[in-house]
Amino acid sequence: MKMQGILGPKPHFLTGNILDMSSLVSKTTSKDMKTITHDIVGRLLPHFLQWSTQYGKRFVYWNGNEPRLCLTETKLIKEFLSKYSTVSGKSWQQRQGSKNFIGGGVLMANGQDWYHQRHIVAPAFMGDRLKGYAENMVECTKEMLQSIEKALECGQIEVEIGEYMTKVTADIISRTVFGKSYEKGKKIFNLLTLLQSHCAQASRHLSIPGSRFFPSKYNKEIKSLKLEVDTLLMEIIQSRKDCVEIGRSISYGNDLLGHETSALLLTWTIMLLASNPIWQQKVRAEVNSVCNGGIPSVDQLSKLTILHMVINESLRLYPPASVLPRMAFEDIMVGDIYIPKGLSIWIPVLAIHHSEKLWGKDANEFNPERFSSKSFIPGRFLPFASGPRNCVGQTFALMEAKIILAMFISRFSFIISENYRHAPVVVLTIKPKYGVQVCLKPLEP
Ligand code: HEM
Repeated sequence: MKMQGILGPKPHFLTGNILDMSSLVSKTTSKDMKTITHDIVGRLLPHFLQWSTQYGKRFVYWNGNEPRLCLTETKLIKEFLSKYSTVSGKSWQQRQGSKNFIGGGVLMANGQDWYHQRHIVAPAFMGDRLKGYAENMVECTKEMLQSIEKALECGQIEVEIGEYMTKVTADIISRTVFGKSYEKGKKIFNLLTLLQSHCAQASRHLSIPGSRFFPSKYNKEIKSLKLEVDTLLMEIIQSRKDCVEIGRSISYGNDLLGHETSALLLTWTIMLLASNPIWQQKVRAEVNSVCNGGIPSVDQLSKLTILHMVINESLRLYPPASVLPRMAFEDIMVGDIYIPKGLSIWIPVLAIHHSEKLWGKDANEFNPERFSSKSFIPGRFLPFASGPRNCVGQTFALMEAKIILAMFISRFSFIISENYRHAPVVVLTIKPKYGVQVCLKPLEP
């Protein structure tokens, strides 16, 4: 890489640049942000800012013993993601760090195994099968709205909306995937959420060879939680033999991450609308005019264009997946860069979404209007990645977000609470550290 003029920070023995990154991130995230500003790259990816200033738009750093090339050029990103989906994929470190709660499903598979699984999973997210999920989405949203109404009737005026969004998206995915075994599905999600936080703690030491075999507190708890999840899953699979193949491929972990990213999209969007009353009103007016009574039919969803613009702007400012790492398994050429086998490409989605060069001077502001024009620069908007290995649940997630937000906004008006502390953090995905507190007022039906 040096011979190609690509430099980077000096790595340390075994840990590479991990300690530099974690000390920078713990400094920038130690305090809340003073106001609700969306200028969050310096907070969440301070190492990116420091190294790109020092070494330029292309640089190499070491994530433990894994070298990673940071790529921000949209043309090269597009080329890499569209051309090399079968000769690049998830590295050993990524697979190891998430295997306990993601399993060996399509999200972490590579090569032919990925190709095979993707073809099994994809039809579940297409055409009539996809449309068929709308009913579940509406039913689960109704229940969620009722439980908020109950809380308000009991005198509460403020709720932490993230909790409700996490629950409704878990309910939807449990009903969609597990059907009649939905209660067991919900139990699985609760266990997986616990597993995820344990794995995040344990994977901090992954760069140290052999660490996964230490009989640490986390490793022991991970083992017993995993056993519990596997037992529940086997019970469901046994009772639905026809789903064995799909069950194996989708793998429980993909659904967990899918529901978490969906919940975050909804939570951040409500935070943005709660602090931008004009856009909240615009969306409400659109929902009222398109869907009588506030429950959208599948055919009406494509007419909710203002809502779609708001969702896109939320995904741009707070993309749940803040970075995309992919390892090259063969020597490849991306544009003018020779990428040797074993090098990972690291795409800092968050930084690309906030780049003034790509989005203009108001890149850090909430302005859904920018999505009104269809002229898109490929590679600059990547909330669902792109190319053959993009998010297979994208249409599902957008349909779900539109249904939930349309029903929510026509039932309540809301403002951000004084108790909300703006403190985005990255724990695998971009989360509000203390949740999002909003004050709600029921609207006349
Ligand atoms: C707003 C919600 C969502 C966002 C922002 C999102 C984002 C992403 C991103 C960025 C990737 C690529 C990850 C990578 O390659 O490193 C991905 C992959 C994937 N997503 Fe989503 N996702 C969302 C919802 C969902 C849902 C609801 C499901 C399923 C129910 C889902 C299932 C998957 C699967 C299976 C993959 C792996 C695809 C493959 O490797 O071929 N996602 N998602």
